[in-house]
Order: sequence, then C-alpha cells, then structure tokens
Amino acid sequence: MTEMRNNPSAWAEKWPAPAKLNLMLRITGRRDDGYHLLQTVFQFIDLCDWITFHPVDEDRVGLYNTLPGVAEADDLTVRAAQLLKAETGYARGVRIEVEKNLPMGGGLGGGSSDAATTLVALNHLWGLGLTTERLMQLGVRLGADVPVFVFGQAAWGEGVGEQLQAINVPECWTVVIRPDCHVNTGEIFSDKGLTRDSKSIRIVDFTAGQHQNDCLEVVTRRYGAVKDALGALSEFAEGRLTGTGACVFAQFDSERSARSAYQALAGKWQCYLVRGVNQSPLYARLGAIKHTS
Ligand SMILES: C[C@](O)(CO)[C@H](O)COP(=O)(O)OP(=O)(O)OC[C@H]1O[C@@H](n2ccc(N)nc2=O)[C@H](O)[C@@H]1O
Ligand SMILES: Nc1ncnc2c1ncn2[C@@H]1O[C@H](COP(=O)(O)OP(=O)(O)OP(=O)(O)O)[C@@H](O)[C@H]1O
Repeated sequence: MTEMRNNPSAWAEKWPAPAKLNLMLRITGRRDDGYHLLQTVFQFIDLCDWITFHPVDEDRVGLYNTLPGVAEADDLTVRAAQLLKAETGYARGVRIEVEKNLPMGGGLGGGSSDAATTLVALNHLWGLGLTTERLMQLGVRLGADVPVFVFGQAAWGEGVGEQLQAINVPECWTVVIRPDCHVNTGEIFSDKGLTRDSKSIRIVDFTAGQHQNDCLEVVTRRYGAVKDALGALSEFAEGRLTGTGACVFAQFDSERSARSAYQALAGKWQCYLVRGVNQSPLYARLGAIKHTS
C-alpha cells in the first residue's frame, strides 16, 4: 500500500484544472517538425475543471465518464496517467472522474490543464517523487500547453510554449465570451495565410501594451462568431483572442466595470465573469494537502 493510501482524505479531494488565457501571442518562426515558435504570456483564470482520482489495485487506468467525441484511450487525463506509469513503472492504477466546466476547443487549454493536473496529482498520490521540471518534460509530449499548467505560475513563454519564465501580471477582473464554435488548433496553425515572422519582443514591450495575437486574422476570417464576439466586447474594453480561440476576453480595472459588461453581454452571449490569477489554483490545492498530510 502506498503512503497516500493511508491518507484517504487526500484521495477524496477534487483537484482543480484551471483555464489559461494567452494575454498575447506572437508567432516568430517554425521548427523543422512543423510546430510554431511562439512568444506568449500565460495567465490562469479561476474557472476550472475538477478532477477526482480513485485508487485501483490492478494495473488499469480508466475514466468514470468519457467526454463527448473523445474515446477513453485518447482522453488527455488517461494518456497522462499512462505516461506516468510508463515513466516510473508504477504498478497499480486509477479511475479518473472529470467534472468538465471548460469549453473544449475554446483556447482555454482545458484538455492540457486536465493532463497537467493528472501528472501533478498522481505524482503526489502515488508517491512518485518526480520533479516539476520532469513533469513538464513529460507534459510537452502530450501537448504544447501542458508545461505551463504544471509550472503553475503566470509566465512568459517561448519555444512552443515550454520555455517558461514566471512573471507577475495584474490579476484583473475579466469577461470571457465563448462564441458558439469549436476551433481546431492544428487547422489554424496550418492555414497558409498565417503570419509566422513576427519580430521578437521583450517583456517590457508587452507591459507597455503590445497585446497582439498573430492568430487573430485567420481565426476571424474562418469563424464569423469570433469576430462578432470581439465586436461585442470592444464596446466595453479591448477585446482579445486567447490562443487560437474560439474564446475572446477583455480585462477590466474593477469588479464593478467587469460585472456591468458581463451583465450587458450575458443576454446574447455565453460568458464567464472570472479573475486572472498568477498562481495556479492547482498549487493552492497541493499546498493545502501537503500541509495536512
Ligand atoms: C495556441 C496555444 O494554445 C497557445 O498557448 C498552444 O500553442 C496550442 O497548444 P495545444 O493545444 O496543447 O497544442 P498541441 O495539442 O500540442 O498541438 C495541436 C496542433 O497544433 C499545431 N501547433 C501547436 C502548437 C504550436 N506551437 N505549433 C503548432 O503548429 C500542431 O499542428 C499540432 O498538431
Ligand atoms: N480531458 C480532455 N478535455 C478536453 N479535451 C480533451 C481532453 N482529452 C482529449 N481532448 C481533446 O483535445 C481537444 C482540445 O481540447 P481543449 O479543451 O484543450 O482545447 P483548447 O482549449 O482549444 O486547447 P488549446 O488552447 O490548448 O488549443 C478536444 O477537442 C478533444 O478532442
């Protein structure tokens, strides 16, 4: 029996898998394998999927509930757990229960965040002792957005988003609109019209207001709903695209102004009123569990 099995309360905990926003995204080049080189700023928001891990004595990884259109074996939580077992030789298994709140194909990184939470939580619950750096290296094999969720702090990202430097950005009240469409990330990155030669900038340039997202033109050309959502937001504040969309967001100086924009938009759009956070809620949970175990 592993150490953590003697602490059933840790197993009973739900683990958060937060969404991220790309506060800007520049495409500066392309690797030989086709992946794009980026400069981006990641920040988390307090909108989360919630994942519960149930110990299984046999060598088996499974789900309680599959997601629409995603076979069990393809689910990123299952793939993350299998990867950890292959890496460490851990012999037992787990059943994973995902409470899905983050829209899929929304540019909020939900699948990647679910994978990262699985890596971090099972590393802890199975007592594997892998470092955060090693978990990030495993994570990037599952998706370019996984490392930042393992990293757990708002970050300046380069490479494909796996070279990360922690930064502090204002923790603004934010309105996110989810247009009624799913954007396929691979489809946007393979569009012929995508610009891939943006000049590199420095963190101070971002801080001074350079917020461009190089995917914007392609995404709004292909998805009219994204363009309309940006138009709706721009009546209140600067509207921005996160990742390759579909979600768009605007940051506000106060809860009051964010709430009033949210109330005006919520009649027509599916929206979320959220707060930007520089520390991932995942690490708040991990800290609390370590404290009591
Ligand atoms: C757009 C972002 O969300 C910004 O944070 C990420 O770059 C995308 O991360 P992700 O969804 O985890 O992406 P992956 O699952 O790794 O890749 C999906 C597909 O997008 C393309 N892709 C992705 C990331 C990247 N830097 N260059 C790419 O060309 C690849 O064709 C890949 O097959
Ligand atoms: N646990 C999971 N949650 C969501 N999607 C998953 C999961 N496992 C596999 N997937 C697959 O990953 C795809 C991308 O989902 P995700 O929610 O991460 O999109 P996204 O927010 O646009 O990601 P990104 O911003 O990283 O491009 C889904 O369409 C689905 O096929």
